Amino acid sequence: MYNRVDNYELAYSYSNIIYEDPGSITEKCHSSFNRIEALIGLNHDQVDVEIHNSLAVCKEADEPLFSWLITSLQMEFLVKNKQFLKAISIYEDALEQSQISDYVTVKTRIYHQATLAYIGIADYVSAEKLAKQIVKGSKDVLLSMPVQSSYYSLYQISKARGELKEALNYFEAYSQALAAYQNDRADRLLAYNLAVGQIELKNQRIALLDKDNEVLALQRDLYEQEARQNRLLVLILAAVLLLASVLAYRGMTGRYRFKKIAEYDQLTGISNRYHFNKQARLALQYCEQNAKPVAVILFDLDHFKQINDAHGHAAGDWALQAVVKTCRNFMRNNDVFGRIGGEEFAVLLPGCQIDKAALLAEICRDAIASIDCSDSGFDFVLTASFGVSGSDTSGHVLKQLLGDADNAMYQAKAAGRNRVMAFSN
Ligand SMILES: Nc1nc2c(ncn2[C@@H]2O[C@H](COP(=O)(O)OP(=O)(O)OP(=O)(O)O)[C@@H](O)[C@H]2O)c(=O)[nH]1
Repeated sequence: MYNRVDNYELAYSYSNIIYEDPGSITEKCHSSFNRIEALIGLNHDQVDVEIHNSLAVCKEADEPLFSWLITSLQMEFLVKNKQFLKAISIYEDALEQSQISDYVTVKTRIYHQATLAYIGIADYVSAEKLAKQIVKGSKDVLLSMPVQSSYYSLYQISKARGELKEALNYFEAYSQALAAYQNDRADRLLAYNLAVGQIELKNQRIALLDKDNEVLALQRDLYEQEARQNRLLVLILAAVLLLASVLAYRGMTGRYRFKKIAEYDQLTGISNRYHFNKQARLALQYCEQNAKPVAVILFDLDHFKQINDAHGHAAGDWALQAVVKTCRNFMRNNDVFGRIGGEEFAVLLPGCQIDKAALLAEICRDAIASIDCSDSGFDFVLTASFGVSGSDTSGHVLKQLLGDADNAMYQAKAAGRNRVMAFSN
């Protein structure tokens, strides 16, 4: 097709692809015809070698039609290069092959080139004979190149002989054949250009689709980037939230720890003097407002200094912890228990009369005296002296209640320790 519209470069490039990598030897032979035609069109300097190779290929493929077609191209190449005798020699060889009559197109092509070769050597008789055969045998193929070329050859021959009337007739026939040939060629060119235009349109559509795809890919990249950024943002927010929670937690636990240190005795875990006073005042206020009795127990370990001195400070600490642990067992939830001195403890009992408080003190005293101190690693006995006061005699004032309980405890110490004394007026 590309050869028909003189686009020899494209014709060569496509036919060469098949020629170099054919599916079969037959395919190689067929492609070689178009390839040679393109090479002649391109004035390639190795055409004769290529023709020789292609003829060998078609012979091997047993393709006589294509062998003859290539032979006609070989003649065309020779005539083009004014090697008329060589072209005539090929024609004469061809005549000897009876097979050639089977292929009208091939025969016309070969006769046509032979006509041109004869004109080239001014053998008008032979040229005329052949040209007339072409014209006669190709009445219905006015369009073909050999036909219009043959009419032109006949015109030239008649003119050279001075047969002007005949020359005019041939020229008219030539003009007619040429017009038909050119119309056909114009149709082919139009079809070709239409095809090229359609291909161009398709390519433009493909390019547009490619552009669309590019835009879509860009959009996708953008969405992905956005998604990545959102994920990052969520991660950062989560991290900030986590950090804030950790800081808040640490702040809370810090405050709680600080509060605990400030309000509780680190050794025994019960309220320190400051917190005991605060809690006790609140409880007293409640009891006074609700006309409820209240009692206070104050107790102090006996000869505690001796324990420290004899067994060391660690043994003394153990004893303090053991006493608190033991006494705690006998206290209610709303009793206020605190360590108000080194080895001195106080309990405020809301809603409790002094006699019941004295009873509880007795229970604690007995329990302290029963502590097995060997767990400390030393052998000693713990006792404590208790003083008890009540709101009936001391009122709902903490200072008074503690003072009166202290007096009673002093009496217990004075009376020989390890005992309970209740304050009375
Ligand atoms: N191991 C220890 N000892 C303490 C602590 N706080 C105070 N002490 C000791 O408690 C002892 C109190 O001694 P004293 O006031 O003489 O009283 P005591 O030896 O118990 O004698 P009486 O009260 O008269 O029976 C001192 O030796 C203090 O060092 C403490 O937290 N741990």
